[in-house]
Amino acid sequence: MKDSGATVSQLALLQQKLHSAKAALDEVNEDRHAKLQILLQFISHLSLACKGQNLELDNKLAKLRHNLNTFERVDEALPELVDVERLLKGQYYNAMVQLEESRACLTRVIRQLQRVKSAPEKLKKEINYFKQDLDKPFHTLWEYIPKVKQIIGFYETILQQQFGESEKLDVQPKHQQLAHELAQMVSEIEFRKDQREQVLQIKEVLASEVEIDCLLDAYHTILALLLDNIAREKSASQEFLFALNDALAAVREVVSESYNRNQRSFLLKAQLNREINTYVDNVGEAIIETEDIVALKAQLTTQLSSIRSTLSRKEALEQRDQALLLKSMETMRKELNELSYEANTYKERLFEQQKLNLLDSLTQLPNRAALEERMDMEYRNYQRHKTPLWVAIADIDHFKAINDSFGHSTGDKTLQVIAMALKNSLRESEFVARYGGEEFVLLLPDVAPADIAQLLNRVREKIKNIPFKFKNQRITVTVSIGAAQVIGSELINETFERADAALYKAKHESRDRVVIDV
Ligand SMILES: Nc1nc2c(ncn2[C@@H]2O[C@H](COP(=O)(O)OP(=O)(O)OP(=O)(O)O)[C@@H](O)[C@H]2O)c(=O)[nH]1
Repeated sequence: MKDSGATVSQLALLQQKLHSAKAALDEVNEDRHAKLQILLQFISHLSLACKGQNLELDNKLAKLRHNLNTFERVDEALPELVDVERLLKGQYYNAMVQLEESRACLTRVIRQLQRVKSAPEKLKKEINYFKQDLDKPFHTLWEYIPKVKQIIGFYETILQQQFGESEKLDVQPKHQQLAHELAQMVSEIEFRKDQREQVLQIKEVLASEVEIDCLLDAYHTILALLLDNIAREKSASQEFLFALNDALAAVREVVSESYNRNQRSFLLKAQLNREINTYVDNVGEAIIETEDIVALKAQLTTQLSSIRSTLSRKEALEQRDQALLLKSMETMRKELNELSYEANTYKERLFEQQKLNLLDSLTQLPNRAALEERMDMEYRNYQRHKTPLWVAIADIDHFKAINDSFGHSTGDKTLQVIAMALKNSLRESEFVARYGGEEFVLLLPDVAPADIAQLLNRVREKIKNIPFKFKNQRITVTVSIGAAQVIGSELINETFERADAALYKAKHESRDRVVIDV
């Protein structure tokens, strides 16, 4: 009984010990788990921090993270941790080498920046300080990044300064002047119908405050259009030359064929002539030698029949020659007709082109080149007959205001209407050209000095009375006119200058008037 009581109490003690041991084991397990979790978290953060720097290190850390969940004890991870440590050490070494290289690179960049002479003085000083700072090595990436930011800042300041300067270039008057000259040139060139819309748009652009880019674009487009026209002209000339060449080759072939045939025919005819002569000789001999009249008759009949047959062969040959000659002539005539047609078309094209070259494309009035030709002609007439000759210059008043208020294309239409009115107010023998912009030149022969003012005032009034309506607004457009007569032996250019001075006077005497230089 006593034994069984002791056994029971021993069992209870053992149970208690077992219980304590189990509790201790649980505690150890928990501790292991907690440590593994801490290690796992540390590895995860390390992975994030090192991500992308070294592929081997990235893979190792990912594998370690995965394995840590399966390890019983932290020590099991030790070999892998040693591996990671080795890679980390290598990585640190690499990072230091890279940082040193980057520092050398920044030093090169800063030397370049020091060479920018236009940089502001304050910036130059900052760059010098920065360079001195760069002499000390970097220990971490965090020292390097702010330096890069600072260099970008220097670049930004320099770029902004240079950009500002280039913007100033856009508004320089010389570019505005170039735009104006280009617009003037474009007005004097004849473009094809399908190009005119594009040219009009370019003129609109050039008339406004043009920027360098737009100006360059305009030059580029105009050049491209001109080159296209030249290429077309060239290919038209080439086509004509090819046609000419083909026709000449055909004619040459016909001529040489005909020559060869002629040679052969000449030899054949000589042969036939020789035959005929032999027959005639035979007849002669027979007459002398043959006494018997019957035999003579028979011989003569034979010889005459031979002569007849040879003559008819000769006639056939001549007929064939004639037919072939006619055929050759016909072929040549056709070729020459075609050639003459081609030449006429080409001539017409050239003539049209020449005519176009003398016409102002906007107003369809003669242009400056045509004016010069006509001035020469009228001046020669003046020198020969000493009849009066006037030069008048008409300039639209405040035309810029029309462009500015209603747009360039309204300005263009106004120019067209006024050009037409000027043309219609002159006689057949008189001449008007668009001199450029809003200026027109009139050449008036055979007008007596007493009549000139009345004539020009009639023209001025006619333009003033044109009922212009822009944007529903009635607008009166006026012109000022200056005129001068060619006197004595002065050159017509001198007369032109006097007319121009008179126009200047008209403009200064409140415009809408005619001033005659006397
Ligand atoms: N629409 C259009 N405008 C043109 C053309 N050629 C020149 N111009 C413009 O004509 C205007 C001429 O201006 P200004 O020389 O100042 O003369 P204005 O405004 O007529 O003034 P005054 O002659 O002094 O009365 C400029 O604005 C030119 O751009 C053209 O072909 N079409």
